Amino acid sequence: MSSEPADLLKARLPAQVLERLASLRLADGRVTLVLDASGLDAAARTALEAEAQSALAQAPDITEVRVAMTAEKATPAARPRIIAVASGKGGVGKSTVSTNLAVALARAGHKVGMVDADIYGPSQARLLGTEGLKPTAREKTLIPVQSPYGVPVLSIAHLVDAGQAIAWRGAMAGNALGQMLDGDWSGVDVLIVDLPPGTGDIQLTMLQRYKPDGAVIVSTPQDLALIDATRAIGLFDKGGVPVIGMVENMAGYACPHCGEVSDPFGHGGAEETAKSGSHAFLGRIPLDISIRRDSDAGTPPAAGDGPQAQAFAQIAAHVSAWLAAR
Ligand SMILES: Nc1ncnc2c1ncn2[C@@H]1O[C@H](COP(=O)(O)OP(=O)(O)OP(=O)(O)O)[C@@H](O)[C@H]1O
Repeated sequence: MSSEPADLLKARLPAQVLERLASLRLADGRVTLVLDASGLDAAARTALEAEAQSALAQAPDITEVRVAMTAEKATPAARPRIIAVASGKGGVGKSTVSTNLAVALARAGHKVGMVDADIYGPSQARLLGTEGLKPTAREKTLIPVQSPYGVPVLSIAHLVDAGQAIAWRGAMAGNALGQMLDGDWSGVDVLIVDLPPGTGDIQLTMLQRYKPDGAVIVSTPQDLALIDATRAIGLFDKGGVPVIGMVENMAGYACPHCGEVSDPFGHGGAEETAKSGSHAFLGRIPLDISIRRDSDAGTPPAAGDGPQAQAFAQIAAHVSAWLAAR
Protein backbone atom coordinates (compact mmCIF):
# COMPACT_ATOMS: atom_id res chain seq x y z
CA MET A 1 0.00 0.00 0.00
CA SER A 2 1.32 3.47 -0.84
CA SER A 3 2.20 5.81 1.99
CA GLU A 4 0.64 8.64 -0.10
CA PRO A 5 -3.14 8.81 -0.04
CA ALA A 6 -5.04 9.43 -3.25
CA ASP A 7 -5.23 13.20 -2.65
CA LEU A 8 -1.46 13.50 -2.49
CA LEU A 9 -1.19 11.56 -5.71
CA LYS A 10 -3.67 13.93 -7.34
CA ALA A 11 -1.50 16.84 -6.27
CA ARG A 12 1.31 15.39 -8.36
CA LEU A 13 -0.73 15.53 -11.55
CA PRO A 14 -0.16 18.41 -14.00
CA ALA A 15 -3.13 20.72 -14.61
CA GLN A 16 -3.92 19.34 -18.08
CA VAL A 17 -4.27 15.83 -16.62
CA LEU A 18 -6.17 16.99 -13.50
CA GLU A 19 -8.82 18.79 -15.53
CA ARG A 20 -9.61 15.52 -17.31
CA LEU A 21 -9.46 13.31 -14.23
CA ALA A 22 -12.68 11.32 -13.83
CA SER A 23 -11.44 9.07 -11.00
CA LEU A 24 -8.29 7.91 -9.23
CA ARG A 25 -8.09 4.66 -7.31
CA LEU A 26 -5.21 3.32 -5.27
CA ALA A 27 -4.90 -0.32 -4.19
CA ASP A 28 -1.82 -2.35 -3.26
CA GLY A 29 0.57 0.16 -4.78
CA ARG A 30 -1.39 0.26 -8.05
CA VAL A 31 -2.93 3.52 -9.18
CA THR A 32 -5.77 3.44 -11.66
CA LEU A 33 -6.66 6.71 -13.32
CA VAL A 34 -9.66 7.26 -15.52
CA LEU A 35 -9.31 10.26 -17.81
CA ASP A 36 -12.00 11.88 -19.91
CA ALA A 37 -10.58 11.88 -23.44
CA SER A 38 -13.52 13.45 -25.23
CA GLY A 39 -12.53 15.55 -28.21
CA LEU A 40 -8.89 14.48 -28.12
CA ASP A 41 -7.25 12.92 -31.13
CA ALA A 42 -4.97 9.88 -30.89
CA ALA A 43 -1.78 11.94 -30.49
CA ALA A 44 -3.26 14.12 -27.73
CA ARG A 45 -4.52 11.04 -25.86
CA THR A 46 -1.11 9.40 -26.04
CA ALA A 47 0.53 12.60 -24.73
CA LEU A 48 -2.00 12.88 -21.89
CA GLU A 49 -1.41 9.27 -20.86
CA ALA A 50 2.37 9.77 -20.92
CA GLU A 51 2.07 12.88 -18.70
CA ALA A 52 -0.07 11.02 -16.17
CA GLN A 53 2.31 8.07 -16.17
CA SER A 54 5.43 10.14 -15.64
CA ALA A 55 3.83 12.29 -12.92
CA LEU A 56 2.87 9.27 -10.82
CA ALA A 57 5.62 6.79 -11.61
CA GLN A 58 7.99 8.58 -9.22
CA ALA A 59 5.59 8.58 -6.25
CA PRO A 60 6.81 6.47 -3.33
CA ASP A 61 5.64 2.84 -3.16
CA ILE A 62 3.79 2.98 -6.47
CA THR A 63 4.41 -0.20 -8.41
CA GLU A 64 2.09 0.36 -11.35
CA VAL A 65 0.19 3.22 -12.98
CA ARG A 66 -2.78 2.29 -15.13
CA VAL A 67 -4.46 4.90 -17.29
CA ALA A 68 -7.85 4.33 -18.85
CA MET A 69 -9.53 6.76 -21.21
CA THR A 70 -13.26 7.22 -21.35
CA ALA A 71 -15.28 8.77 -24.14
CA GLU A 72 -13.72 6.69 -26.89
CA LYS A 73 -16.71 4.41 -26.73
CA ALA A 74 -19.20 6.86 -25.26
CA THR A 75 -18.79 9.37 -28.08
CA PRO A 76 -17.26 7.55 -31.02
CA ALA A 77 -15.54 9.83 -33.50
CA ALA A 78 -17.48 10.40 -36.69
CA ARG A 79 -16.32 7.93 -39.31
CA PRO A 80 -14.06 9.61 -41.84
CA ARG A 81 -15.20 9.67 -45.43
CA ILE A 82 -13.53 6.90 -47.40
CA ILE A 83 -12.07 7.48 -50.84
CA ALA A 84 -10.93 4.28 -52.52
CA VAL A 85 -8.14 4.55 -55.07
CA ALA A 86 -8.41 1.70 -57.52
CA SER A 87 -7.12 0.39 -60.81
CA GLY A 88 -8.11 -2.58 -62.88
CA LYS A 89 -4.55 -3.48 -63.73
CA GLY A 90 -1.41 -3.73 -61.57
CA GLY A 91 1.60 -1.48 -61.87
CA VAL A 92 -0.22 1.55 -63.28
CA GLY A 93 0.80 3.76 -60.34
CA LYS A 94 -2.28 3.44 -58.14
CA SER A 95 -0.23 3.43 -54.91
CA THR A 96 1.86 6.36 -56.09
CA VAL A 97 -1.29 8.33 -56.92
CA SER A 98 -2.87 7.35 -53.55
CA THR A 99 0.11 8.64 -51.57
CA ASN A 100 0.41 11.88 -53.48
CA LEU A 101 -3.33 12.52 -53.49
CA ALA A 102 -3.32 12.06 -49.70
CA VAL A 103 -0.37 14.41 -49.23
CA ALA A 104 -1.81 17.01 -51.65
CA LEU A 105 -5.20 16.90 -49.89
CA ALA A 106 -3.44 17.34 -46.53
CA ARG A 107 -1.54 20.34 -47.94
CA ALA A 108 -4.88 21.77 -49.03
CA GLY A 109 -6.10 21.65 -45.42
CA HIS A 110 -7.91 18.31 -45.22
CA LYS A 111 -7.25 15.93 -42.33
CA VAL A 112 -6.23 12.87 -44.24
CA GLY A 113 -5.37 9.30 -43.27
CA MET A 114 -4.19 6.38 -45.38
CA VAL A 115 -5.07 2.69 -45.27
CA ASP A 116 -2.97 0.43 -47.46
CA ALA A 117 -5.48 -2.24 -48.47
CA ASP A 118 -2.95 -3.92 -50.74
CA ILE A 119 -2.44 -6.71 -48.22
CA TYR A 120 -0.24 -8.89 -50.43
CA GLY A 121 1.83 -6.09 -51.97
CA PRO A 122 1.87 -3.22 -49.47
CA SER A 123 3.78 -0.10 -50.46
CA GLN A 124 2.44 2.77 -48.36
CA ALA A 125 4.95 2.29 -45.51
CA ARG A 126 7.75 3.02 -47.97
CA LEU A 127 5.91 5.69 -49.98
CA LEU A 128 4.99 7.69 -46.86
CA GLY A 129 8.46 7.36 -45.31
CA THR A 130 7.32 5.20 -42.38
CA GLU A 131 9.19 1.95 -43.00
CA GLY A 132 10.25 0.25 -39.79
CA LEU A 133 7.64 2.01 -37.64
CA LYS A 134 5.08 -0.06 -35.74
CA PRO A 135 1.59 1.06 -34.77
CA THR A 136 0.62 0.82 -31.11
CA ALA A 137 -2.76 -0.48 -30.00
CA ARG A 138 -5.22 0.71 -27.39
CA GLU A 139 -7.39 -2.17 -26.28
CA LYS A 140 -7.72 -3.84 -29.68
CA THR A 141 -7.74 -0.66 -31.72
CA LEU A 142 -4.70 0.10 -33.87
CA ILE A 143 -3.31 3.60 -33.58
CA PRO A 144 -1.97 4.67 -36.98
CA VAL A 145 1.68 5.45 -37.57
CA GLN A 146 2.42 9.16 -38.06
CA SER A 147 4.15 9.99 -41.34
CA PRO A 148 6.34 13.08 -41.82
CA TYR A 149 3.73 14.48 -44.24
CA GLY A 150 0.81 14.92 -41.83
CA VAL A 151 -0.89 11.76 -43.10
CA PRO A 152 -1.26 8.98 -40.49
CA VAL A 153 -1.08 5.57 -42.11
CA LEU A 154 -1.72 1.88 -41.50
CA SER A 155 -0.28 -0.81 -43.73
CA ILE A 156 0.35 -4.53 -43.34
CA ALA A 157 4.00 -3.58 -43.83
CA HIS A 158 3.81 -1.90 -40.39
CA LEU A 159 2.52 -5.12 -38.83
CA VAL A 160 4.74 -7.83 -40.29
CA ASP A 161 8.53 -7.95 -40.47
CA ALA A 162 10.14 -6.51 -43.59
CA GLY A 163 10.55 -9.06 -46.34
CA GLN A 164 8.20 -11.56 -44.68
CA ALA A 165 5.94 -13.22 -47.24
CA ILE A 166 2.24 -12.74 -46.58
CA ALA A 167 0.51 -16.01 -47.47
CA TRP A 168 -2.92 -15.48 -45.95
CA ARG A 169 -6.20 -16.88 -47.02
CA GLY A 170 -8.94 -14.46 -47.98
CA ALA A 171 -10.55 -14.40 -44.51
CA MET A 172 -7.28 -13.45 -42.81
CA ALA A 173 -6.65 -10.72 -45.35
CA GLY A 174 -10.20 -9.45 -44.76
CA ASN A 175 -9.60 -9.39 -40.99
CA ALA A 176 -6.36 -7.50 -41.40
CA LEU A 177 -8.14 -4.98 -43.63
CA GLY A 178 -10.90 -4.61 -41.02
CA GLN A 179 -8.37 -3.99 -38.24
CA MET A 180 -6.79 -1.19 -40.25
CA LEU A 181 -10.09 0.42 -41.27
CA ASP A 182 -11.37 0.15 -37.69
CA GLY A 183 -8.17 1.78 -36.41
CA ASP A 184 -8.24 4.97 -34.38
CA TRP A 185 -8.91 7.50 -37.13
CA SER A 186 -10.13 10.22 -34.78
CA GLY A 187 -9.09 13.60 -36.12
CA VAL A 188 -9.16 12.29 -39.71
CA ASP A 189 -11.88 13.53 -42.10
CA VAL A 190 -10.86 11.72 -45.26
CA LEU A 191 -9.43 8.24 -45.38
CA ILE A 192 -7.67 7.30 -48.61
CA VAL A 193 -7.74 3.56 -49.18
CA ASP A 194 -5.13 2.23 -51.59
CA LEU A 195 -6.80 -0.89 -53.02
CA PRO A 196 -5.00 -3.80 -54.63
CA PRO A 197 -5.40 -4.00 -58.41
CA GLY A 198 -8.35 -5.85 -59.88
CA THR A 199 -11.78 -6.73 -58.60
CA GLY A 200 -11.15 -9.41 -55.97
CA ASP A 201 -11.94 -10.25 -52.33
CA ILE A 202 -10.58 -7.05 -50.81
CA GLN A 203 -12.71 -4.91 -53.13
CA LEU A 204 -15.77 -6.97 -52.22
CA THR A 205 -15.02 -6.67 -48.47
CA MET A 206 -14.74 -2.92 -48.94
CA LEU A 207 -18.06 -2.70 -50.76
CA GLN A 208 -19.87 -4.90 -48.26
CA ARG A 209 -18.39 -3.74 -44.95
CA TYR A 210 -16.73 -0.38 -45.51
CA LYS A 211 -18.53 1.09 -48.45
CA PRO A 212 -16.39 3.93 -49.81
CA ASP A 213 -17.98 7.34 -50.26
CA GLY A 214 -16.27 7.67 -53.62
CA ALA A 215 -13.63 6.09 -55.84
CA VAL A 216 -10.74 7.44 -57.86
CA ILE A 217 -9.70 5.23 -60.78
CA VAL A 218 -6.09 5.25 -61.96
CA SER A 219 -5.09 4.08 -65.41
CA THR A 220 -2.30 4.52 -67.89
CA PRO A 221 -3.39 5.76 -71.33
CA GLN A 222 -2.89 2.24 -72.68
CA ASP A 223 -5.81 0.23 -74.14
CA LEU A 224 -5.29 -2.83 -71.96
CA ALA A 225 -5.11 -0.81 -68.77
CA LEU A 226 -8.20 1.10 -69.81
CA ILE A 227 -10.23 -2.04 -70.43
CA ASP A 228 -9.37 -3.14 -66.88
CA ALA A 229 -10.10 0.33 -65.52
CA THR A 230 -13.54 0.16 -67.11
CA ARG A 231 -14.08 -3.13 -65.26
CA ALA A 232 -13.08 -1.49 -61.95
CA ILE A 233 -15.51 1.35 -62.65
CA GLY A 234 -18.22 -1.27 -63.30
CA LEU A 235 -17.62 -2.81 -59.87
CA PHE A 236 -18.07 0.53 -58.08
CA ASP A 237 -21.10 1.41 -60.21
CA LYS A 238 -22.69 -1.91 -59.30
CA GLY A 239 -21.86 -1.39 -55.61
CA GLY A 240 -23.44 2.07 -55.62
CA VAL A 241 -20.13 3.86 -55.03
CA PRO A 242 -19.84 7.13 -56.97
CA VAL A 243 -16.77 7.35 -59.18
CA ILE A 244 -15.15 10.71 -58.42
CA GLY A 245 -13.13 10.51 -61.61
CA MET A 246 -10.15 9.10 -63.45
CA VAL A 247 -6.46 9.91 -63.25
CA GLU A 248 -4.22 9.22 -66.22
CA ASN A 249 -0.80 8.21 -64.96
CA MET A 250 2.45 7.73 -66.90
CA ALA A 251 1.16 10.04 -69.61
CA GLY A 252 3.94 11.43 -71.83
CA TYR A 253 7.61 10.75 -71.20
CA ALA A 254 10.18 13.51 -71.41
CA CYS A 255 13.58 12.00 -72.23
CA PRO A 256 16.02 13.29 -69.58
CA HIS A 257 18.81 13.34 -72.24
CA CYS A 258 17.30 14.91 -75.37
CA GLY A 259 14.08 16.37 -73.94
CA GLU A 260 11.93 14.75 -76.63
CA VAL A 261 8.46 13.92 -75.36
CA SER A 262 7.08 10.53 -76.33
CA ASP A 263 3.96 8.63 -75.33
CA PRO A 264 5.02 5.06 -74.48
CA PHE A 265 1.55 4.20 -73.18
CA GLY A 266 -0.45 6.33 -75.65
CA HIS A 267 -2.09 9.65 -74.86
CA GLY A 268 -5.45 10.86 -73.63
CA GLY A 269 -7.03 7.40 -73.34
CA ALA A 270 -8.13 7.80 -69.73
CA GLU A 271 -9.68 11.20 -70.47
CA GLU A 272 -11.68 9.73 -73.36
CA THR A 273 -12.75 6.72 -71.28
CA ALA A 274 -13.81 9.01 -68.43
CA LYS A 275 -15.84 11.19 -70.81
CA SER A 276 -17.47 8.27 -72.57
CA GLY A 277 -18.69 6.99 -69.20
CA SER A 278 -19.72 10.51 -68.09
CA HIS A 279 -17.07 10.46 -65.36
CA ALA A 280 -14.85 13.38 -64.48
CA PHE A 281 -11.26 13.47 -65.66
CA LEU A 282 -9.18 14.52 -62.65
CA GLY A 283 -5.80 15.05 -64.27
CA ARG A 284 -2.72 13.67 -65.90
CA ILE A 285 0.63 12.72 -64.31
CA PRO A 286 3.60 12.33 -66.67
CA LEU A 287 6.00 9.41 -66.65
CA ASP A 288 8.86 11.09 -64.86
CA ILE A 289 11.89 9.37 -63.39
CA SER A 290 11.90 11.80 -60.46
CA ILE A 291 8.48 10.48 -59.41
CA ARG A 292 9.85 6.96 -59.13
CA ARG A 293 13.05 8.11 -57.44
CA ASP A 294 11.31 10.31 -54.86
CA SER A 295 8.61 7.73 -54.23
CA ASP A 296 11.17 5.00 -53.58
CA ALA A 297 12.95 7.34 -51.16
CA GLY A 298 9.76 7.91 -49.17
CA THR A 299 9.56 11.58 -50.16
CA PRO A 300 6.30 11.99 -52.10
CA PRO A 301 6.64 14.50 -54.96
CA ALA A 302 3.35 16.10 -53.82
CA ALA A 303 5.14 17.25 -50.65
CA GLY A 304 7.72 19.19 -52.70
CA ASP A 305 7.59 22.29 -54.88
CA GLY A 306 8.25 20.85 -58.34
CA PRO A 307 5.89 20.65 -61.32
CA GLN A 308 4.70 17.20 -60.19
CA ALA A 309 3.54 18.69 -56.88
CA GLN A 310 1.37 21.05 -58.93
CA ALA A 311 -0.03 18.19 -61.00
CA PHE A 312 -1.04 16.31 -57.85
CA ALA A 313 -2.38 19.51 -56.25
CA GLN A 314 -4.69 19.92 -59.26
CA ILE A 315 -6.05 16.40 -58.89
CA ALA A 316 -6.51 17.02 -55.15
CA ALA A 317 -8.40 20.25 -55.93
CA HIS A 318 -10.93 18.26 -58.02
CA VAL A 319 -11.34 15.72 -55.21
CA SER A 320 -11.64 18.52 -52.66
CA ALA A 321 -14.38 20.17 -54.73
CA TRP A 322 -16.17 16.82 -54.96
CA LEU A 323 -15.99 16.44 -51.17
CA ALA A 324 -17.25 19.96 -50.61
CA ALA A 325 -20.22 19.38 -52.90
CA ARG A 326 -21.45 16.38 -50.88
N1 LIG B 1 4.16 8.88 -63.11
C1 LIG B 1 5.15 8.06 -62.82
N2 LIG B 1 6.40 8.29 -63.31
C2 LIG B 1 7.42 7.43 -63.03
N3 LIG B 1 7.30 6.32 -62.29
C3 LIG B 1 6.08 6.04 -61.80
C4 LIG B 1 4.95 6.89 -62.01
N4 LIG B 1 3.89 6.34 -61.38
C5 LIG B 1 4.33 5.24 -60.77
N5 LIG B 1 5.64 5.05 -61.04
C6 LIG B 1 6.48 3.91 -60.60
O1 LIG B 1 5.91 2.72 -61.16
C7 LIG B 1 6.01 1.64 -60.24
C8 LIG B 1 4.61 1.11 -59.96
O2 LIG B 1 3.88 2.11 -59.29
P1 LIG B 1 2.85 1.77 -58.13
O3 LIG B 1 3.45 0.80 -57.16
O4 LIG B 1 2.33 3.04 -57.61
O5 LIG B 1 1.74 1.03 -58.99
P2 LIG B 1 0.49 0.18 -58.52
O6 LIG B 1 -0.52 0.32 -59.59
O7 LIG B 1 0.08 0.55 -57.15
O8 LIG B 1 1.13 -1.24 -58.50
P3 LIG B 1 0.60 -2.59 -57.82
O9 LIG B 1 -0.30 -3.18 -58.82
O10 LIG B 1 1.87 -3.38 -57.65
O11 LIG B 1 -0.06 -2.25 -56.54
C9 LIG B 1 6.71 2.20 -59.02
O12 LIG B 1 8.08 1.93 -59.12
C10 LIG B 1 6.48 3.71 -59.12
O13 LIG B 1 7.50 4.48 -58.49
